[in-house]
Amino acid sequence: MTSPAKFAPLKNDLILRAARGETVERPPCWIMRQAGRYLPEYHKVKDGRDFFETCRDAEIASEITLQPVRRYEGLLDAAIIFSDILVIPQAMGMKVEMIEGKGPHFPEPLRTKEDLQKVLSYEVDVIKELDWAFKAITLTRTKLNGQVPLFGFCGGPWTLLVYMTEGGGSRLFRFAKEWINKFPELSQQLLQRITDVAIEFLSQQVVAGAQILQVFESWGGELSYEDFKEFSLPYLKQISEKVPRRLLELGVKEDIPIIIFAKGSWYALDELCNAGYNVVSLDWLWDPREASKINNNRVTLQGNIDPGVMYGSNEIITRKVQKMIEGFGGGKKNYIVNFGHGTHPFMDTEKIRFFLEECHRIGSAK
Ligand SMILES: Cc1c2[nH]c(c1CCC(=O)O)Cc1[nH]c(c(CCC(=O)O)c1C)Cc1[nH]c(c(CCC(=O)O)c1C)Cc1[nH]c(c(C)c1CCC(=O)O)C2
Repeated sequence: MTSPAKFAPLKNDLILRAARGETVERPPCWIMRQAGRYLPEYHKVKDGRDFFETCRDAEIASEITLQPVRRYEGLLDAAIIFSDILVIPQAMGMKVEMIEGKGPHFPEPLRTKEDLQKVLSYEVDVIKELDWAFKAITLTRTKLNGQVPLFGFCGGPWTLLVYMTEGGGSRLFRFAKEWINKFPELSQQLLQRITDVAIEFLSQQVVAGAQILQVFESWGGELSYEDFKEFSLPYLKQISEKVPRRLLELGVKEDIPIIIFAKGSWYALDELCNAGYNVVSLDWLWDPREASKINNNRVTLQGNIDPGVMYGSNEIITRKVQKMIEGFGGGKKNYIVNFGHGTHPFMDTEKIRFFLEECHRIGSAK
């Protein structure tokens, strides 16, 4: 084990306190995909390079991670390491390309039992395969100099199974659905392997310098309630249970908050609030009041403005921020501001600034 690097003391721990359920002076703010294509400085640094190449270059990845924190200085309460959920399939021996303007592409998706056996027989050495990710985290945390906490993250097992079997984004989920319905046991084996890798990956991200974690189960809403309980929830629970244990083994003494974002899994909110996570992130389909009622202060909720509101007028942004924060009980307890999903490439950086300023203003009101 590498000894944990020494980092500057944290100056803003608002999000860590909110995630742990403490009462705070205002709700912490960050945005999924806060680094990326809506920022002109992202394109400048990326300079036409391959997406995964930029992730693997610690200097570039750390620079891109810091861009939104710098641009919105004092408005963002966390940074999230610039990487992707598909680095786990890569670590498991699969080839993944990012096609400009189209998205991820797996040239050899899992379609047969033999394909699956090949992946299952591949010995994954997380430290070795994802060494570049840990280096990027350590460098980013050093450069952040304690300004805000740094997020580590990974994809949810079901979401990664979708990409690994479909070979990219999907509308019908034909192959993923075929796997879980035709070969449920084999699908469970794959989900278990992904989960094992995810647990080690998240834990090692903390050793490298991550101070808070999020699991993105972005395709949760493609499963029926019954299937969610069979093919997603048990693995999400394993992650929340086993990461803290692994962290103790690795000598990490701090209590690291973990967030679950299971997009579209509205039917499972009650279960997700009991799944061992500190925070449950909500998409914009939720009425904050209804979600808060179901949660009943068990965990901190995160979200959930429709990202599309950023295309609106300032008056409408103000009104929707007001509704959101009020709906989550004023935002001083059990609440973190976020979008209901990520930023879009076409968004206006100044609208996002206005949104963040309004969250600060309205969230600080007595
Ligand atoms: C499903 C998913 C992926 N990746 C991710 C998810 C879960 C969140 C979600 O549901 O959106 C997570 C992710 N992807 C990226 C981050 C970086 C950190 C951040 O949030 O700022 C994070 C946390 C960078 C990225 N990941 C990707 C980009 C765009 C790459 C480019 O510059 O062309 C970025 C900045 C590419 C990517 N990566 C993925 C897709 C489907 C795509 C293509 C579609 C798209 O372009 O939005 C897989």
